[in-house]
Order: sequence, then C-alpha cells, then structure tokens
Amino acid sequence: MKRDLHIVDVTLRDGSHAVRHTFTEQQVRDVAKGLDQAGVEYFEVSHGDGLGGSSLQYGFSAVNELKLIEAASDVCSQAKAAVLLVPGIGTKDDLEDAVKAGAKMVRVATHVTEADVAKQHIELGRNLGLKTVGFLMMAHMAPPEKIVEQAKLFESYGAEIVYVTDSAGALLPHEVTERVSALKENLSCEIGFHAHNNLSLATANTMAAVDAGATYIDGSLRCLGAGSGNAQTEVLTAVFDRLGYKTGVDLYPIMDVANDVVAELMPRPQEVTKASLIMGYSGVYSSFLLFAQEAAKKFNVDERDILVELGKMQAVGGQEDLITEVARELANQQLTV
Ligand SMILES: CC[C@H](O)CC(=O)C(=O)O
Ligand SMILES: [Mn+2]
Repeated sequence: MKRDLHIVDVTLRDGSHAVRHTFTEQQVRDVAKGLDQAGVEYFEVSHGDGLGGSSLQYGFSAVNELKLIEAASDVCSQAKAAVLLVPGIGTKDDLEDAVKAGAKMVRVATHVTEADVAKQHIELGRNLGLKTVGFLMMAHMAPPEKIVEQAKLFESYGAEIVYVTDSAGALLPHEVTERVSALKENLSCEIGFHAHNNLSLATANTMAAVDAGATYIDGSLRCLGAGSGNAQTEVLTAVFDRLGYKTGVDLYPIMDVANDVVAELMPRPQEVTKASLIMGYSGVYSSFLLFAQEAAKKFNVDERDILVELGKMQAVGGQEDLITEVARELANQQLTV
C-alpha cells in the first residue's frame, strides 16, 4: 500500500508516562498486535522518556524496555517498532541493544534549541539501517526561523524526517502552520508533527500540520499519553480518511484495539483537566503532570500554581527535580502570609 500520510502510534511510549511506566509484556503484545492488524506502519515502544529513561529522575519501568521492544516485535507481521532516544538519557549502546531487540526506527529527541547534541545518535541510526527521525521538543518555545536552523542541523546529520513536537500542547493552529510551513520551505526531508491535547487542539493542530505539508503525524490510542495525551490515533484515522488521505490504517480494527485493549489498561480517562489545561496555557512540558500532582499533594499547594511557576521558569525535560523545589517554595510562601 502506498501511503500518502503516515500515522505513527505512540501509545506504548508516550502512554508510558500516563501509566507511570508500568506496561507489562502482555499489554505491549496485545496493543502491538492490534496496531499491526490495523495496518499501522510504525509504533513507538519504550520508557516514556525514551531509551534509558528508567531511573529515579524519570520513574522506574516495571519491565525492562528491551523486553517490551522484543515482545512487541515478536507479534508483528508488518508493523515496525520505533524507539525514542534523548541524548544524555539514552546512549548509543542503548540504541544498539534496541535494534537487537527489534527496533526499526529511532526518533532522536532534543530540546528545540539543542539539535547539535544529536549528531552522533542520528548518524548511528542511519549506520544501523534505521528509519531515522529528529524530534524537536517544546516547539512553542522557539520561533519558526530558529526551528528551521535546528531542523537543518538534524537534516545535515542524516535525519530522514524532522518533527515539530508540541510537548506542552501549547501551540495554536496558526502557530503550527507557521512552523511546519517554514520547515517545508527550507528542508528537503519529510516533516512530522507530534501533538498534545492540553488545549483540546491536538486534532486541529495535526490537521494544520498536514495542510502545511507534514507527512508523518503522531497519535495514541484513546489519547493515552503525557498531560492530556496526544492526538487520538483512531480519530486521526477517521478524519484523514474523510479528507481523502491514504494512511493504510483500517478504521474498525484501530477502534477495536483502542476500545478493547487500551481503554482497559488506562488508570484514568484521558481528559483535559484543570492541571493539563494550565500546562497548555502556560507552556509546560506534558510529562511533568503526574510529578506536579504528587508534589501538590505532598506540600498541600495548588497543582496549577506549581505548573504556572514552571511555565514562567521555562523549565524543560530533565528538570523534573525542580517540581519539588517549586512546590516547597510555594508552601513556604503560604506559611509566611
Ligand atoms: C522525552 C520524553 C517526551 O515525552 C517526548 C515527547 O513525547 C514530547 O516531548 O512530547
Ligand atoms: Mn509527547
């Protein structure tokens, strides 16, 4: 099947944040099998923070991610496992091990202004024969010109696709259009878009991205992902079918795996709550949600105040330890008034 739009499913990686990295091999097998049968070409599987993410800082995985990658790859007849790698969290050795476990795509993720740290990892991805992607996170924090500059670095290292990643679910549709159009005009590789639904705009933003020229788009089943979750894979399938795109994904089977498998393993419905809405409003990294809620309880402060403060500080992934500091400071301020 010749696809003109590629839907990459991230349930088994971005969704890992929402289940606190507790995916079991059986759950991964069931989801991967459903994605494979529905015709999805690539799906991510690993710790929410990517290879090597299992740690005190980001939360320990219940099951070693290499086992999960192996379990997922074992049940697929055509779908391919992808892994996320943040240089500094995951290593080149982690990537080589993931390939042995069955990974066929790597998405090398950096903060939107730090693409230069990805050179070795992107080159390694290409040398290992992987479909190699550069993933520019927190894209709302940089103007289109900066994103073009950084995406060109990814492209020069060998990335075949460069993503605009709305990690905070903070972008509005016209801001997605500006960023994706700028990449389309200035790069020759393919462009991708990864949404978060904190402002309830994940589908609209993904449509804007595709209109502006993106050919790879991310979704998760039932939106299972960090913050309010991602664009919903089964919804993207329906919407882009209606728009006349060939995604290669079949609607009933993708709805079935969403409803019969993923809905069953979700600890809570994936909603826009007061906390996740504030993340989109203030531009806060979606993966901070559960940490902020925990800190709010521990220090008896409003989770929204923590998130607003993190937004003001322009905190980025890797600064999870700041969350407790901010909560403690807010609690101290409450005591002194
Ligand atoms: C590196 C973890 C992060 O969850 C990646 C991602 O999906 C995003 O920035 O949205
Ligand atoms: Mn994400």
